[in-house]
Order: sequence, then C-alpha cells, then structure tokens
Amino acid sequence: MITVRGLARQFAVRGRTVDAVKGIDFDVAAGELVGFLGPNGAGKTTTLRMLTTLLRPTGGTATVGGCDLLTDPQGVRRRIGYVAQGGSTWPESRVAEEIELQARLYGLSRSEARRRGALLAEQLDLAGLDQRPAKTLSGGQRRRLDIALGLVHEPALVFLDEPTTGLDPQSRANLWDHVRRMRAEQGMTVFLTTHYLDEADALCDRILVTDHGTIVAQGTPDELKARVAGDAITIQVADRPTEAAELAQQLPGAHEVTITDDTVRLRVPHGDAALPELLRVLDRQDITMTSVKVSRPTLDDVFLSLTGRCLRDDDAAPPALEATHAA
Ligand SMILES: Nc1ncnc2c1ncn2[C@@H]1O[C@H](COP(=O)(O)OP(=O)(O)OP(=O)(O)O)[C@@H](O)[C@H]1O
Repeated sequence: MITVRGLARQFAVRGRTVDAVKGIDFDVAAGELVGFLGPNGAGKTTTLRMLTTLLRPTGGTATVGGCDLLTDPQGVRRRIGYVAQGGSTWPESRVAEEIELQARLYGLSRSEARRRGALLAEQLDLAGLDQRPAKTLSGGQRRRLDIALGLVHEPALVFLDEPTTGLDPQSRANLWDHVRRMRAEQGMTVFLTTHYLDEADALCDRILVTDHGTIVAQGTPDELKARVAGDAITIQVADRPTEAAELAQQLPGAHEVTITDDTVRLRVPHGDAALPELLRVLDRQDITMTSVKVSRPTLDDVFLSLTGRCLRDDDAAPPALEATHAA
C-alpha cells in the first residue's frame, strides 16, 4: 500500500540546511496499522506531509495506494484520507454540516453525503452532536470529527498525524477503540504518527522507530521489545548505592548497571531468578534495600537502548556505572 525508497526532505533555514528526513526506506502492506514513532522533531510530520502530497520531497521516491507520489499526486490524493495534527474544522460550522460539506467536496451526491455523514457519526460516537457547532465540542469529540472528515470518502488508506495529542487518558483510550474498530470493520490501512509509546504498543501491528530523520528500528511491538536483552531490576538502597551497584554488576549476565541518587538499575537475563541472589549479597554486606522492582522490557527501553535517550522528553540516559566511576 505504501513503498518508500530513499525519501528525503531538506529545508533551508537562514542559510543553513536542515535535513528533516534523511533518505528513509519502508513498506506498509494493505490492511496494516503501522505506527511512526519518534520524539519531537524526529521528522514524522515532514514524512507524513510528503506521503500525502502536501510537501515535495527533495530526494527519493514513493508509491502511495499504488500511485507514484511525484508523477501522480492527484491519484494519491484520491486514494487517501489525511487527519492533520491541528484538525481542519471551522469553529462555527455544525458537525453534520461539516461532514456533509467534506463529502460533497469529494464529489458524493447530497443523499450519499448524508448517508455517509450519519454512518460516520454513529461509528465515531458523534450521533446526537450533529447540530452542535464544532467550537463547542470537547477535545476528544473534535478529534473524532477530524477523523470522520478524513474518512468521509471511504479511503483505503488513512494517515493520522498524532491523533491523540492533547487528549486526556480516557479520551485517548476511547479514540484507540474507534480506530481499532473501524480498521477491523472496513479493512483500512492506517499509518499514524505518535510520540506515545503506550499508543504504539496498544494500537499498532508494526512500529517504525524514527529519530533525527532516519528509521532506527522497525518490527512488531513484541519484536522490538525482544531486542532489549533481559529484564530490568530497580532497587533503592538506604546507603552505599555505588557498592550496591558493584555487587549487582557481579551477578551472572548483569549489564547496563546505572546509579541515580539512591537507585541502582541493571538488566539481567532472568530477573526473577537473579533477584534472590542479589538480595543475599546485599544482605551479606549489610546494605539495606528500601524498595525493589523487576520489570519486563518496554518500548521505552527499546528507544533508550537504540538512541541512548528517552522518547518523551529527550532526557539523557542516566550515567553508566563505568562513567560514574571515571568521574
Ligand atoms: N518548514 C520548515 N522549515 C524549516 N525546518 C522545518 C520545517 N518543517 C520542519 N522543519 C524541521 O525539520 C525537523 C523535523 O520536523 P517535523 O515537524 O517533521 O518533526 P516531528 O517528528 O513531526 O515533530 P513533532 O512530534 O514535534 O510534530 C525539525 O528539526 C524541524 O524544525
């Protein structure tokens, strides 16, 4: 459904060249729900704007819905739906009016536009709001209206740019349900950008992890998590964290041992099996532990291990044990 080869986009900013997207390659099969996951400024929106014909690439090629992006942009536009980050509703216009107008713009007859409007309103939980001006809708309702507008012409492929940014957790989960159900019922291909790991994990069949304009990894959420070797053990100690970290480092297979204040983190192949041994050695040295946690790898860990940074806030990783010693 989507084939991307060497796609690139540069911007000239005050005599400087910004490489927003640096020659990326990927494919999306029909019916897949694929997440494009990366931190702010990674190049997600630029990629989406290129794939939806709103921005001309400065390099590479792509086919979208079977049409060549560069030679047949009209064909691409006819086959896709695009829900932009900020949405596109007029604040004063009413919900039903807005959906029907969009349907008419795509060439549907008046009666067909009404039928599609009613169906989408029902599918996206907007029924009963049809006479409300868009400006009076809640954030979640407005996002669902944006999605209705993107789907009014029944595209086989829909692009969603950060569909749940700015929504509260309940509205986000509710929107995920809608996207899942519509995908299941209509067999649409969905390509969405997000910087929420839980969103990518909960929703996507496959994830492309992007950073600084390149794709740094791709796979199913489980495949990506399997790339992080081992479980994480996090312990807090009452005193002597450096000594505790040195003892932890000696456990079989222990790696990525870090210290932050009174907290020691490490990875081991099997957390549950390694924990009793760790407790024993700490106890032998009279180091008091105040809390302990064993966790399976998350997508957060995947991003951290791929890029050395946290996804959400661009934080630097905590210093490694060796670095702490060298300081
Ligand atoms: N029109 C533009 N002119 C100059 N630089 C731009 C332009 N659009 C994007 N950029 C730069 O390209 C890089 C990628 O931006 P982009 O908006 O694609 O990132 P993003 O991953 O979508 O971020 P966000 O999650 O914040 O939406 C950034 O460094 C950005 O400043």
